[in-house]
Amino acid sequence: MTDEATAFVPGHVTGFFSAHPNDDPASAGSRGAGVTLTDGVRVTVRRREDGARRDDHARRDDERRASRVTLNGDRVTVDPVESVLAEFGVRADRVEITAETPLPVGAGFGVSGAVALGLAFGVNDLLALGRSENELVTVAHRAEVNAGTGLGDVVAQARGGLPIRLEPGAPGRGALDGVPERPSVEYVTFGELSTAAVLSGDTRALTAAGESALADLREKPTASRMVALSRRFAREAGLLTDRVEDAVDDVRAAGGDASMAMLGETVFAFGTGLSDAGYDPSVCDVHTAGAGLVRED
Ligand SMILES: Nc1ncnc2c1ncn2[C@@H]1O[C@H](COP(=O)(O)OP(=O)(O)O)[C@@H](O)[C@H]1O
Ligand SMILES: CC(C)(COP(=O)(O)O)[C@@H](O)C(=O)O
Repeated sequence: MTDEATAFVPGHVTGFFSAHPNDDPASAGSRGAGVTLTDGVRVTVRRREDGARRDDHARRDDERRASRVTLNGDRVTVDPVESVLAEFGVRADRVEITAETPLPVGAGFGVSGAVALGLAFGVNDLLALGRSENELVTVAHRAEVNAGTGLGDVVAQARGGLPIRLEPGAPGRGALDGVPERPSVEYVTFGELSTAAVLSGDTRALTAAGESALADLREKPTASRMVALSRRFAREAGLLTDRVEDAVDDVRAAGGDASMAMLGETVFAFGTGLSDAGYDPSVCDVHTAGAGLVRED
């Protein structure tokens, strides 16, 4: 048995979406479209042999159960982590979870979904749990939905490419398609937006705008149309902030197109849209494959 396992999960920017709550978190989710990125999250899971010994010292319960997650070296709480571990029956103090990413957190890149999915792959490998990929994706999806941190990121990150979420939910319930293109991607982040706050509010206008964008994308599933429909969605859903709107206008004035990452104060463009408009964006590619284990040679 190995002592650690590492998985890579691509970042996922949602361009537009509709929210589909359900009492069963495996059936809850979103429809919509987005972009998976070669910028993603590398999640390493290690055994913590001191977990059992800490029991003997009668540590306080909350301290004993707390899972250790570090994100780029900082100790953090990532909401779905506890429930991923609980679904596998793994005591939180038995593993140490290390996540590394160039992506900003809370800015619409699906970092919480990535940590949940990378953790599921990592724990399954480390502890030889024998689950299938669909089962791992389902565990991470349920955890993300229950935490309120996302609806469609996990299934999109498991697929890769430019995912179109046709039906909401985990594998076997949801349905995915994709835009068969591979543009380069630029993005600029101005700040965070709380996914949980938006999802727990009135999502009716947002969902109507998302359904209409999806119908239009299905008629002509191209990357440029996805960006244009995302831009229309952001405006109709009332989610554009001033800074995002200004940057999108700048990109359009320079002859390109861009839209807002859901849900963050982030602008994304295909090709060189943001740099042509004078911004200094992060640059990456579409990640053509889905999440998976990383072999350490
Ligand atoms: N500095 C931070 N800012 C925002 N969220 C953070 C931070 N550190 C850890 N987190 C956790 O990361 C997750 C971010 O999830 P979410 O808001 O869905 O954003 P993202 O778009 O990155 O998925 C939450 O579970 C939150 O608890
Ligand atoms: C847009 C969102 C609901 C949240 O995305 P994030 O803020 O990146 O967690 C996503 O999960 C989706 O269903 O499309």
